Amino acid sequence: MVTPNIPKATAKRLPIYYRYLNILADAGKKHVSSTELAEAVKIDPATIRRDLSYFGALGKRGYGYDIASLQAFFKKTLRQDKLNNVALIGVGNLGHALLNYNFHKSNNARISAAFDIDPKITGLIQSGIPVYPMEDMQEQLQLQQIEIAILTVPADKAQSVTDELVAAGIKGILNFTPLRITVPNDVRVQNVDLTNELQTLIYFLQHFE
Ligand SMILES: NC(=O)c1ccc[n+]([C@@H]2O[C@H](COP(=O)([O-])OP(=O)(O)OC[C@H]3O[C@@H](n4cnc5c(N)ncnc54)[C@H](O)[C@@H]3O)[C@@H](O)[C@H]2O)c1
Repeated sequence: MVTPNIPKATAKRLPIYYRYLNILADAGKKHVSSTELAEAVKIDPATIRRDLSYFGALGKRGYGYDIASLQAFFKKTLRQDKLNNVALIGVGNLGHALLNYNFHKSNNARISAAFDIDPKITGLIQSGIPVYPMEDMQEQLQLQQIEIAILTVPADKAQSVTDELVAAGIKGILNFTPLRITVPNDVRVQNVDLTNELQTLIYFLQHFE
């Protein structure tokens, strides 16, 4: 089980480990060392050992980690054993692209409902996903047991839509807007900002030539 106080950086690496463990299992491998895992996922072995030790997974010297039991453990921890329906709010340029992509490579998450205020889009099916008016949001989130929302509305609408999502019972928000939204303590926000990422890359290119 994920304890609430594992570092965020560790939590972010778990899906990377899980993806590679699946590749190894498909190739018929039974165990893997932290060094082998490190080379494949480009994370140093000490970090991998520390990350896995948070969950009580301790490799055996000369044997490494048992792939099947690690896989089973990650499957539960990352809720891969359960399909997570996700909502998307704001079906504009970015929203459309995400609906079209719809996390095909993930077997535990998919966008199952989209919402917008624009009557030109609501009522339509976009990339196989129904687009509902905002008035239907609360009802659909409950019907489809949706706890996670992707936020792709204009920045000046981000906080008011967040408040609506929180009131409707959403527990996690993947925030693509540039606004740092405010939520209660029991709601998690993950910010995605491509501009920041690009600027960081430009910085590294300049300073580490
Ligand atoms: N994180 C990133 O890297 C990244 C990249 C591109 C855009 N963005 C951000 O994503 C957001 C969307 O960008 P875009 O280019 O798709 O914008 P867009 O204008 O094309 O789309 C916004 C959509 O939100 C809808 N909308 C407006 N108010 C709403 C409300 N109150 N409730 C529900 N829907 C509402 C609009 O009708 C529209 O369909 C912006 O905040 C933008 O800054 C982030």
